[in-house]
Amino acid sequence: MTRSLRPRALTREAFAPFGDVIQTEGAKHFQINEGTTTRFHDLAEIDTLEQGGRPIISIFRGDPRPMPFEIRIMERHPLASQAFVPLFARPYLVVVARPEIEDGADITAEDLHVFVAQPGQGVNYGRNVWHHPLIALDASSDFLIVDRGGEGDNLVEVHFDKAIARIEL
Ligand SMILES: NC(=O)N[C@@H](O)C(=O)O
Ligand code: NI
Repeated sequence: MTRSLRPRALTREAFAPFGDVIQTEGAKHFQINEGTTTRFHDLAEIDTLEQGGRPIISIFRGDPRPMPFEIRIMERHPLASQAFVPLFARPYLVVVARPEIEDGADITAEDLHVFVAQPGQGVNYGRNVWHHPLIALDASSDFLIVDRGGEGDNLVEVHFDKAIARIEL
């Protein structure tokens, strides 16, 4: 029987072992532009320079995923972090597992941490953090992505023979 998991709220503290939450709430901030703008400063650790890499900005347009959602794939980026900032006002799901897990094939439902991100919350996966590829909900959704460009193999994917968990809202 595939284990069912329910997402929990995304907070900086809960997500800290996996990376950063990109949000204004609780962020260091100060006024600029003659007081007309508030700068929420230095929100995430962008790590892209390994093996001559460089930071790049892209947009991912994610198709909505059917719910309940089965976890059959996990992946990670051994050379860099990867940030997702939603360009829309809808929740989306974030599924992660600790980077200390060497072989993705060993990941079980007990290793998964499932979060629901609210509008205004982005995430930045730290290097080597296991995560499920983008899980948009309800409608096609655009995300601004900050990750690594350059040579080298920056994607490790693991495909499970059968779903290791089932996410229910
Ligand atoms: N492969 C790719 O560019 N996308 C994934 O890394 C993802 O996390 O969605
Ligand atoms: Ni990724």
